[in-house]
Amino acid sequence: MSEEHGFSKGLAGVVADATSVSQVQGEVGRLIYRGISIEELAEKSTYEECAFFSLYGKMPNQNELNKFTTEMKASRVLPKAVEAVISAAPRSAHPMAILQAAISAIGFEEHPVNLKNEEMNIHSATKIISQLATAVARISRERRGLEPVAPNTDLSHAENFLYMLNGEIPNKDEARMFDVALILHLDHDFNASTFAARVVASTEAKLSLSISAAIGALSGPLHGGANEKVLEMADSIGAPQNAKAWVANALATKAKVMGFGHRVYRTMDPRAKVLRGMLEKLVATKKEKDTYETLRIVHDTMIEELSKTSKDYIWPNVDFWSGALYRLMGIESIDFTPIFAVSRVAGWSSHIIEMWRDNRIYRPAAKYIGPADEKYVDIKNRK
Ligand SMILES: CC(=O)SCCNC(=O)CCNC(=O)[C@H](O)C(C)(C)COP(=O)(O)OP(=O)(O)OC[C@H]1O[C@@H](n2cnc3c(N)ncnc32)[C@H](O)[C@@H]1OP(=O)(O)O
Ligand SMILES: O=C([O-])CC(=O)C(=O)O
Repeated sequence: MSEEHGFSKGLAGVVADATSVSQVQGEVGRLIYRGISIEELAEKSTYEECAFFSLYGKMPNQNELNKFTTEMKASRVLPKAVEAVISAAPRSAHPMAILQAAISAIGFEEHPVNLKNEEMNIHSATKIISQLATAVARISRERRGLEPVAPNTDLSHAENFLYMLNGEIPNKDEARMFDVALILHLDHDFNASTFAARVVASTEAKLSLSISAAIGALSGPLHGGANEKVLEMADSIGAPQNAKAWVANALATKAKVMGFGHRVYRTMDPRAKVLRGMLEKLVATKKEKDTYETLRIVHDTMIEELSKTSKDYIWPNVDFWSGALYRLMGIESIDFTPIFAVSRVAGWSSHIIEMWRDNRIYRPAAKYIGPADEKYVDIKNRK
């Protein structure tokens, strides 16, 4: 259909704009944020430093980082209207739906967009990055029938998020792993949620409303929602000894295996490697090993079986291991995709700010394939 009509379904391979925020090198399995590999950032950096780097386009010096961190900390408390939106949501609602509403509610008081005032837009973004984490923790606690935990300004972004989620100051090792997971999810060039954010922001809509659109896009199981689905899959497999047969059946019935496949990567997603490394370290310290073992067998069997077919380009993506890591930190699977948003909000914001320097509304063309000259038939004469 798409080839015959001369367009690219799903915009595959279409270059929609230029960016210097990040680059996905799909053939070699490499991801860079403004030129630096994610492996190096995961080893040496922090989420706050990467968020600054992404927003401002330069690595902060110590003074700049202190200022940015102070601003993030000072912004953590949610506006009352956002708290009210969260509290009004039914407990049965998916947290991504609540989060989308909550971030839209930040727009109640957000100043109108001024494309020329980049400094002001970066401050708005910093506030949203900070508040989105508070919103995710609060949504989770309200769902679990727990009192919200007020932010703690002695803690880093990652530590404070885990503290607001669990009500306990996290241990240093787990907090660092979580910080690295946030770094790894921060940006990924023109993925679907970033593209959604860009489309909305290209109309000069407010930052909060553009980010709200991105949250909607991220929620889907083909995108960020896959991390929750991977754990559903592991749970439905039941035990490691069932995993091999489960994969054989999935491949035979052409079922989609969540956490596998990617539009751009033609080899292992580099983030999956780093996440797996951290997960293995954490598993070694825990009694519960079944989820990891089940996923390990799914992973190895998929790669082995696909390598014998023409679909040898299907590899694990970032969503394959992240949930197993979060589960071992005591986090419920329904909160995994909101946690993806806790990180990616810095990428969404950076793309919008970069795009606004030279904005043009996104408005692609459509290939019309309907009839050209139909006549209106009165309702009583219709079959
Ligand atoms: C953060 C992220 O968004 S990472 C991606 C998270 N999403 C997932 O893990 C969900 C599972 N994966 C998928 O659905 C897809 O691989 C996507 C959405 C990520 C990419 O989609 P596309 O680039 O459109 O790939 P497309 O769907 O064309 O796949 C090509 C072929 O590989 C198959 N394929 C792709 N992914 C998988 C998978 N996970 N399991 C089994 N087969 C797969 C497709 O069925 C298709 O086969 P066909 O040619 O016989 O129809
Ligand atoms: O790039 C994509 O299509 C999806 C992805 O991995 C991401 O957004 O992190």
